[in-house]
Amino acid sequence: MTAALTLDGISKRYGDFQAVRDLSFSVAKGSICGFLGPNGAGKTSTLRMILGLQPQTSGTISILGSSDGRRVRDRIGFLPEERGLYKKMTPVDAIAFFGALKGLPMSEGKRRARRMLEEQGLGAAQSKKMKELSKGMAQKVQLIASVVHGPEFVILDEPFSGLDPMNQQGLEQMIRGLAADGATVLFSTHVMQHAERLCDTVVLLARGRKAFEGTVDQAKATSRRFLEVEGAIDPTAVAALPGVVSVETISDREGVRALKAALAPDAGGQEALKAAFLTGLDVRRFALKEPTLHDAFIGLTGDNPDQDQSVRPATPTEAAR
Ligand SMILES: Nc1ncnc2c1ncn2[C@@H]1O[C@H](COP(=O)(O)OP(=O)(O)OP(=O)(O)O)[C@@H](O)[C@H]1O
Repeated sequence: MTAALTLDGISKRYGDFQAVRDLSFSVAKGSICGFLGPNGAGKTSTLRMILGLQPQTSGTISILGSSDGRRVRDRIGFLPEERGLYKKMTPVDAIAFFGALKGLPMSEGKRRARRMLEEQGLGAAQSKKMKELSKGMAQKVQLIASVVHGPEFVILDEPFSGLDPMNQQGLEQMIRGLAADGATVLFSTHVMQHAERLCDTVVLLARGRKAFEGTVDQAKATSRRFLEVEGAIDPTAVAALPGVVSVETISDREGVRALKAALAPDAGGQEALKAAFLTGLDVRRFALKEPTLHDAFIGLTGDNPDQDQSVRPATPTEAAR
């Protein structure tokens, strides 16, 4: 594989706090890579180091053949986590302005902006002001602004946050389109479902450390298939079923429980179902489930991707304690 990006032993300290630890991974040219982890895991810090917006404490980075992202900035597109385009500009002017910052002539930027807005179903919004657009529309405009110059490498920080499912789908299509046109895409998210649908590879990050790098299928293969069982059943009775290695109680309403039972790698679930009926368990629902990327993340890191891991600076009173 030809790598468009390689990180080797990257660490980042903010004062006494180690936000990123000995992080190494590669992204193949032309692929879509998901950089996944809870809020505060160290994703934005890493993306900023890749872009050369802040220095690493140690380690080396190679992006598009350069050890400094700033030297290849015109070949990179970046959608930051904090968004905002000039409210009084029209989308066409805003997109062309961002293109011009990367060396694209204004007239060409406007031409491309009109075409790309049309392609994204935003033709009618072209002459409105940015402040008149919905959040979903504005986010699409901002993504277009970050890629209008035709970058080889696109870095998107939490591009799906704050979008409704419809707009999330539209954004997924845009990202697929960028890769289909030959760009390499690296995007961060704490929502595993997007990565599951989009990515060639994923890098899982928890508390500043890499927990996994590989394909989505490889990540899922680290986790077990499981059974969802519901009824007036004791968890110990489910734990005794053939093939079941552990049981977790998801909910318990006066003894009617929803249980999640992890299966041994070679267990199919049918044996457990048969045994459940033969022993007369009160099974009201029984389903065999494949692990999701979310399950794999929890299995690999012991952390829930939905939980914030940010370490906030101590308030003066906390610090005095
Ligand atoms: N400039 C800074 N000074 C001190 N601590 C920082 C700084 N920037 C980030 N941190 C801390 O480093 C940790 C990682 O933050 P980072 O923003 O990289 O995580 P993240 O995974 O991108 O999360 P989020 O999606 O919430 O931004 C957090 O605990 C954060 O509070």
